[in-house]
Amino acid sequence: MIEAVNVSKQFDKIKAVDQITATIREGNVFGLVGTNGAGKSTFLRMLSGILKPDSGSIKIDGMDVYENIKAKELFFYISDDQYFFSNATPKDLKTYYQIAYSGFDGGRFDNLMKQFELDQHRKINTFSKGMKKQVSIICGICANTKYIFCDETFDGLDPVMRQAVKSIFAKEITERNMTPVIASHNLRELEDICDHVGLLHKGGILFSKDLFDMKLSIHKVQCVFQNEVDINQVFENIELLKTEKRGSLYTITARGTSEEITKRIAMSNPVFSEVLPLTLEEIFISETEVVGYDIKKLIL
Ligand SMILES: Nc1ncnc2c1ncn2[C@@H]1O[C@H](COP(=O)(O)OP(=O)(O)OP(=O)(O)O)[C@@H](O)[C@H]1O
Repeated sequence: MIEAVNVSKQFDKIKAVDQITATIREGNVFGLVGTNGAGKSTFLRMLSGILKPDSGSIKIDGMDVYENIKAKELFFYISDDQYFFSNATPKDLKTYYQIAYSGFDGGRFDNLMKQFELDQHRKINTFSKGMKKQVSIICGICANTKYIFCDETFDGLDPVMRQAVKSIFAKEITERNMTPVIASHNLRELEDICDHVGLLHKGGILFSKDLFDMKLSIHKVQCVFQNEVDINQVFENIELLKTEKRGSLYTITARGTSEEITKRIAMSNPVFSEVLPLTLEEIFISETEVVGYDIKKLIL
């Protein structure tokens, strides 16, 4: 488990990360979403022990991470800016990581390089941006670490490659409980892979929830009633996040399970009613509107 408690980091007058508290559980995929400059990379660099927090603590499996080799053996960090030793080939990287990570799987590395059609003997600085990302991802997978930290890792991959990488991640998560922390400025990118998403804004966490719980506990309802109704009475004891009425059709975003909402509407004998799940994007719009933010201006 990774535990960050009240972590802050400031660069001169800029508060890059401001009092972040987050728990990342094993086997979960933790997504960190936010605008440019929200503090995602700074947070990941502190998780990786590259930067020391000004205050607060970060513990990986109970160990402080900064300047702690034992803790650093537990994760692989794929940075947003790709850095490779000059003139290095993927084969050189393999040799390097085999020394750094005792569990590095050289055979798997060879197979994945073949599968991704990357030449192990070519200099990495002659690869395209997307190819460099692929090399880093393959190294990260083959390092066989418990955690993998990905900073905008899916950016720069074409859609086919993105899907291929996502399915490799899914396999690692099911087969060996790998725990990825993925930073992205694109919520849609995270929707089909993350279990938990934290929304970062100006260095702070605005919102952090399990997607499964979120999807179960918030719904969109469309309904029509024969006569005029008091909609607050119809949905008594159910929190309504948004209510719209066009003609006789109500479109409502409500907090509650599908069963709770359906039961409440049925009591008012609707002419028509339908309870639908929300997309992650819609959930984020509703939840951030409640706390006074227009997320469409932030990340969509
Ligand atoms: N080394 C540094 N020196 C000075 N300021 C920095 C440094 N690193 C980050 N910052 C500042 O901290 C803030 C957060 O930056 P960070 O790179 O963490 O954001 P981000 O959410 O990863 O953004 P992006 O999506 O653009 O990568 C920004 O205002 C940035 O200018």
